[in-house]
Amino acid sequence: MSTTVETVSAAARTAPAAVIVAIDGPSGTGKSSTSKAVAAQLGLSYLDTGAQYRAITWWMLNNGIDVQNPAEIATAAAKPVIVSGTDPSAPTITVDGEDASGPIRTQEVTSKVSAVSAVPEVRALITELQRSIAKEAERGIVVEGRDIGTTVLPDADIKIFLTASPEARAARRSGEVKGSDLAATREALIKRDAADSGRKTSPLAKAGDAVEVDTTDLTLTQVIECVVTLVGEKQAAK
Ligand SMILES: Nc1ncnc2c1ncn2[C@@H]1O[C@H](COP(=O)(O)OP(=O)(O)OP(=O)(O)O)[C@@H](O)[C@H]1O
Ligand SMILES: Nc1ccn([C@H]2C[C@H](O)[C@@H](COP(=O)(O)O)O2)c(=O)n1
Repeated sequence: MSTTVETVSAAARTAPAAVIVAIDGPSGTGKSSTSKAVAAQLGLSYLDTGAQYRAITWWMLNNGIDVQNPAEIATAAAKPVIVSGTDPSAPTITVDGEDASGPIRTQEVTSKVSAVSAVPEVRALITELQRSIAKEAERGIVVEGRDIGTTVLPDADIKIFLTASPEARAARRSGEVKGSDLAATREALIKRDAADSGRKTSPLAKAGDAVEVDTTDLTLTQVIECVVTLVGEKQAAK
């Protein structure tokens, strides 16, 4: 009995304390790429909250819900079962047991997700889901989105707000799709940011205690190193 207690106490002394990292910012600033890499390097879980809002949007579109009608969206919001896998090397998302990782990235979902995610009933349900996932992450978690530092996890150990110029973000996004129109991509990003920043319920915003990192002239490797260093400093101080 005493051996077990001593072993547990020793493990508690040597294991780093669980750390909660919130990474927010507009579209294309590098949140997903950075969060996944930071989580993998530090042995933490990873949650892409944008994927959850995309998943519920995809379900609404598949189930004949008028996504311009907030009341219809609110009534249906609790119906889909969304499950997120939090391994940073292989994140997953399912809706009612079906793999949704591909379909949630279509242009149709991208153009409708801001309207669906602005509905307060949707945000309440998804926020609750996000908090429960973060609570279950034994070693800690990197959670990325738009309102993580302000609303979902206001007590996160460290909050990062990534930014980049619209030109840099559009160039990054265009680089992913062969033959895409840079100007149209830039306009679409700006439009989505405006909708996400302008909604009433937990808009895209920098938390007062977040560290802002402008990634315009940084490589992805430099951004990852910067965030790993910031998290390491917090862990050491815990
Ligand atoms: N610092 C950087 N320099 C160059 N390219 C980058 C940088 N950061 C990310 N990228 C690239 O930009 C693209 C968008 O990055 P990512 O998906 O991580 O952004 P995001 O902020 O999560 O966007 P969204 O909110 O739209 O999902 C990816 O192709 C990624 O490889
Ligand atoms: N915490 C979050 C995360 C995402 N959203 C909404 C707004 C975004 O335009 C959309 C898709 O996110 P992405 O996959 O581009 O990161 O989801 C939000 O409202 N709150």
